[in-house]
Amino acid sequence: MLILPVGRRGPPLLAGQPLVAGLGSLVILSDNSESRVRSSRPISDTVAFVSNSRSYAEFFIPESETASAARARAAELGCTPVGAGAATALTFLAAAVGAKTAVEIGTGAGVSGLALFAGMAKDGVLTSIDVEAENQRAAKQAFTEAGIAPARARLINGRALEVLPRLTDGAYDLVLIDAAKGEYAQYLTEAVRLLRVGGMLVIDNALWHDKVADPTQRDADTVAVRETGRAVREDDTLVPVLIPLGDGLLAAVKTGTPRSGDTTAAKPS
Ligand SMILES: C[S@@+](CC[C@H](N)C(=O)[O-])C[C@H]1O[C@@H](n2cnc3c(N)ncnc32)[C@H](O)[C@@H]1O
Repeated sequence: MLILPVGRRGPPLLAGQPLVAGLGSLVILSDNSESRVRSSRPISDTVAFVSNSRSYAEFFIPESETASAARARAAELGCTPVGAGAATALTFLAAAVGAKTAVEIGTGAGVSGLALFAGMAKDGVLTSIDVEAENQRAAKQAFTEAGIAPARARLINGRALEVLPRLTDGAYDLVLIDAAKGEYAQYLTEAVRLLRVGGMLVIDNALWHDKVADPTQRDADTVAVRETGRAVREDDTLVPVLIPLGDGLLAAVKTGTPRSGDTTAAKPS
């Protein structure tokens, strides 16, 4: 993630550098080519005004040097990792469910994998899928640098929708979705199948470049992410929360049975 204080010109600051005081800060939600700030596009397409509190929350837990190095490799490879705040949340969620088994759809260069390992059980195994072998090589390097035993990272190279059906029902404590946005609905179906009751579903880019919240944004990826969020919200066997860190992290616990009690707040008309 890159940060530009309002009105600043010149090269972007690195994540975690101090921000210039003012009305707010501009946070670039990702650094891929699609969302990079370009003078020809309205700035609201690619960045969001956020309060000082949101910046503070984003970098509340400092990132490790290993994660920063993985983030730099991700930038070289052109794949966008989870933001620093989302990585912190991933560690928290993995620890909260005592994850011993996790599936990651979209390995990238290993930033999210490092965050998951940091919260998982010491002998936990991460099964991570990516169609790009080069990205997975970078992830493997990151895991090695973090001292993670090779047997704990099961990296599967392939298309997610071809690999996921081969994984066992109800065998996983946590599933992270972070690959092709247009396939999010199908990933959701697979993720719910893979999770044990009490397991944690996590979907990155749930706010997708500040566009999900804007109903006038109707491009295919935005619609796919918005519809996936709606499906999670309306599934009464899931207990969801939308965490506004990074590009938005939608988390949900799989209860397995329809919830009882006052669930109206979770079901807007
Ligand atoms: C946003 S990046 C993942 C970043 C990673 N989760 C992290 O935070 O470090 C998305 C990744 O999904 C992979 N990908 C895209 N489409 C895919 C597909 N259909 N099947 C498997 N992987 C895919 C890309 O190669 C890329 O590495």
